[in-house]
Amino acid sequence: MFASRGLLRSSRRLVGGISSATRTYVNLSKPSTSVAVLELDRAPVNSLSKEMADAVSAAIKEAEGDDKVQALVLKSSNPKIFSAGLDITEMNNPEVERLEDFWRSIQDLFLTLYGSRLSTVAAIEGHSPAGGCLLAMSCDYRVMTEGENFKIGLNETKLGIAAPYWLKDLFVKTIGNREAELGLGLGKLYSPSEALSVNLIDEVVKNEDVLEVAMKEAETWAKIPPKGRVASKVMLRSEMMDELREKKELDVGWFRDFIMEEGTQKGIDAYLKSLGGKK
Ligand SMILES: CCCCC/C=C\C/C=C\CC/C=C/CC(=O)SCCNC(=O)CCNC(=O)[C@H](O)C(C)(C)COP(=O)(O)OP(=O)(O)OC[C@H]1O[C@@H](n2cnc3c(N)ncnc32)[C@H](O)[C@@H]1OP(=O)(O)O
Repeated sequence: MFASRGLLRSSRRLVGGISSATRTYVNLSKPSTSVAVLELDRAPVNSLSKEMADAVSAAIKEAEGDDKVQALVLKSSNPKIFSAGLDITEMNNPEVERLEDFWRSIQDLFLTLYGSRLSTVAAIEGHSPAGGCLLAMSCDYRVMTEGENFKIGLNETKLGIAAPYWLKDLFVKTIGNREAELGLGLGKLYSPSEALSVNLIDEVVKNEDVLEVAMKEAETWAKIPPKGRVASKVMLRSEMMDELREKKELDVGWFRDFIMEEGTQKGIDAYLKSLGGKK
C-alpha cells in the first residue's frame, strides 16, 4: 500500500485490515481507504531534528503517493506532547554545514505539509510549542486535547530567538495581525481554550476522543471532490510558498547568521540547560 523509502527503516504489518508501516521517528497507517494517519514518534518529546523532519516529509509524500488517500491525520505517539518543536540541540554550538542542512529540512517539511494535496488534520495531543505549532498551523484543521496546562504557540522570543518571516506570516494568516503581535512579542503560549478563542485551533476535545474526532473531520474533508478542494488550497497558500521557494537560500543564510551569533548561542545554551534539568 505505502511504498517503502530507502532512507527509512521500515517494517510492515497488517492489523485488523489496517496496513501499518513503522519507521524511524514516524509511523504511517491507513485505517480507511481515503485517510492516512501519520504518527510522530521520536521520544521523548517529538522534537524536530534534521532526520525527524526528513522522516515526516518522506511519510507525507508516501501518503500522497496513494491515489485513494485524500486526507491525513497528523498525531503523536505521546499523549501529552504533540511536538516540542525544533530540536534545540541542532542549534546549540552547531557545525555550520549541518545547521544549514537542518534548516533546509525544516523549510522542506513546511513546504511539504503546508502544500500537500491531502487535507490535513492535526490531532494535537498535549504541548505544541514553536515548531510544534508550525506543524499544527500547516494543517487544514486543528483539534487539540483539553487540559489548561497544555500549551501551543510561538515562544521563540523567550529563547532569545525570532521566528523566521514565513512562520510569522503563517501565524498572522492563522490568528490575525494584532493577536500575532501579542503572541510573537510576548512569546505567548496559549492554553487550549485560549488558542480556540483566537482561532489558533478549531476544536478542543477530551484526550480519549482526539483521534476519533480528527478521523471524522478527515473523512469529511476526504469526501470533498479533490479538484476544487486542491485548487482552493493552492490559491490560498501558493503566494507564501512561492516566496519561500524563491528566498530559500537567503533564509538559510539569515537563520545561520542569527543562530551563530554569540548572544544567540548564550541564550540557547541557557534555555537548553533549563529544560529537563539534566543537561
Ligand atoms: C532579525 C533577524 C531574524 C532572522 C531570523 C531567521 C531565522 C530564525 C531563527 C531562528 C528560528 C528558530 C526557530 C525555532 C522554533 C523552535 O521550535 S525552537 C524550540 C522551542 N521549543 C520549546 O521551547 C519547547 C521546550 N520544551 C518544553 O517546553 C518541554 O520539554 C515540554 C514540551 C513542555 C515537555 O515537558 P516535559 O516536562 O514533559 O519534558 P522535559 O522538559 O523534561 O523534556 C524532556 C527531555 O526533552 C528535552 N527537550 C525538550 N524539548 C526539547 C527541544 N525542543 N529540543 C531538544 N530537546 C528538548 C529536555 O531537555 C529533556 O531532556 P533530558 O534532560 O535529556 O531528559
